[in-house]
Amino acid sequence: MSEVWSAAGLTVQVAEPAQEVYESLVAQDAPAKLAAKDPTLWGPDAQPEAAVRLGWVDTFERSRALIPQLAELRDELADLDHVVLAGMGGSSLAPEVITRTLGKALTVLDTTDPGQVRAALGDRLERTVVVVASKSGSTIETDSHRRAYWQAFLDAGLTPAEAGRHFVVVTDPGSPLSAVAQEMGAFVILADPDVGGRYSALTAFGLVPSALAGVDIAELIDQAAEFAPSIGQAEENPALALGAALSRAHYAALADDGSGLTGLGDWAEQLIAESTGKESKGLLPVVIETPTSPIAKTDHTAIVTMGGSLYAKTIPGSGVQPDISVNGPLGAQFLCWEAATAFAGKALSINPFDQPNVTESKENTARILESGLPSAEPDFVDGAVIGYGVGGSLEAAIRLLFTDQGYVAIMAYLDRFADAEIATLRELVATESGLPTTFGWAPRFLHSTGQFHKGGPQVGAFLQITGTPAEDLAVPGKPYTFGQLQAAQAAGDRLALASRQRPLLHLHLTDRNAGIKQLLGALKSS
Ligand SMILES: O=P(O)(O)OC[C@H]1O[C@H](O)[C@H](O)[C@@H](O)[C@@H]1O
Repeated sequence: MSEVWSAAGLTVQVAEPAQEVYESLVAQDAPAKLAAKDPTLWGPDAQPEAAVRLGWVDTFERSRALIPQLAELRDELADLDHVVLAGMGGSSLAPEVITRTLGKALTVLDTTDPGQVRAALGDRLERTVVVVASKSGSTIETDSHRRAYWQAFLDAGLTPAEAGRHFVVVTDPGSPLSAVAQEMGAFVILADPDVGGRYSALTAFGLVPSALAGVDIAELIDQAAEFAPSIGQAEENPALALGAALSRAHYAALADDGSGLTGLGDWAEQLIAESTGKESKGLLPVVIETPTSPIAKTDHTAIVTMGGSLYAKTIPGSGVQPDISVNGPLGAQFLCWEAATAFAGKALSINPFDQPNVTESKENTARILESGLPSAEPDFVDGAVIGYGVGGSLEAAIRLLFTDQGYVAIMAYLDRFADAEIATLRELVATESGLPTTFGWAPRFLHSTGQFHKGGPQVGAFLQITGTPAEDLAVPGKPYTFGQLQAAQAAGDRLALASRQRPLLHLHLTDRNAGIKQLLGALKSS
């Protein structure tokens, strides 16, 4: 018998409710403590971080001040109607879902692929405003994008003063980026420092790029404000029911139910994977396009639909029976998932506000950029595919991924648009292995499931795909190119994963088109 929890037009339905977890969280006063932003809720180890990370509980109220400011900025920049957002993870995933859901155009740049960056730089430059968004102000990808755009504007004949007008910087007060932004003459909007990246949907990080793209942000804020009182309640608390149910799952297939909240799964993926995937615990989100995808049919996977039209275990005739459904307006969805994740963190006894293993790959990357790529002998060369660390042939290498338990993660350091076909590999791998299978474009996934891979339960099998770019691109003012940065990120993450002794297959495509076809062909015939 499923149960339903509703507040402010948002409904959570759970087919098999986690009643005992819900009751235990209520007994520990978790809803009231969360609503009161009490940092002791997650225990003494988490307390120092929680003390500066709970602003999201009511940040949307402070965000109202942005409404007139952003309307003014939009008028001032009316001639710049191509909005590019340079930001990683929590600094870009929310605006991506907001603008896609509300039908506004936003170019999100969260890649180091030279071809993809080059294509963005070549698109309507004279009409482009670049939102450079970084909480820490030190993220290497975002800094590289800022440099590339700055140089592109100068190369197009703009003076530095003219170029500065094409940048809007969103960052925390006092970050290195805030100082650089002053020098550039960019518009600077300081964000709420008491909110972590993945909880920042309703702060300046989510709202500035969305408003510049034409979204009515007041509506989102109202939706969150209306939902907010429910997170502190012991009864009729949708976020608590969702958090309790999530804390019991090992894998959650997050499916867009087709009702129009496009991309919410990618946003929730980062929130859940980075917040729970640590200390060998956590829940791996597997983002799928539709609830009927074969990828959702693997064992131990809870099917979670998000949107507004599907209800758990009650869909006549569609063949889809979600275990959990979350239906409601986007502003309320953001707050509900954030609170649910914080409750799940409590139930799992982890700190939902840190990401202890993300830095590992980043530090490896920084070292490799200084000292060069570690040399490795290929195990095989087969047409356009070079295989490393995997034995005799492409077919044998692929079989390595089919373990008898756990999950498979495919990580593509390629161009999300030009090399899009590689994503079809996931369905083949999931069908062949019967395992929950994720697909992540790099470096985007490093800021999301990347934490889970290294910090969560060590049961993953990893397929890393890299490819020689057709043409590289310099990172202005740095001794490396985008291609070298991309390769260093791949190598850095490989080192971090290899130390976990899990199956790790690295395939490098010397010709991307030919290599993708070959790889798909090998899987189809395996
Ligand atoms: O906003 P930034 O400081 O640039 O951070 C962007 C991303 O970087 C890191 O990878 C964190 O793990 C993410 O949680 C964060 O969203």
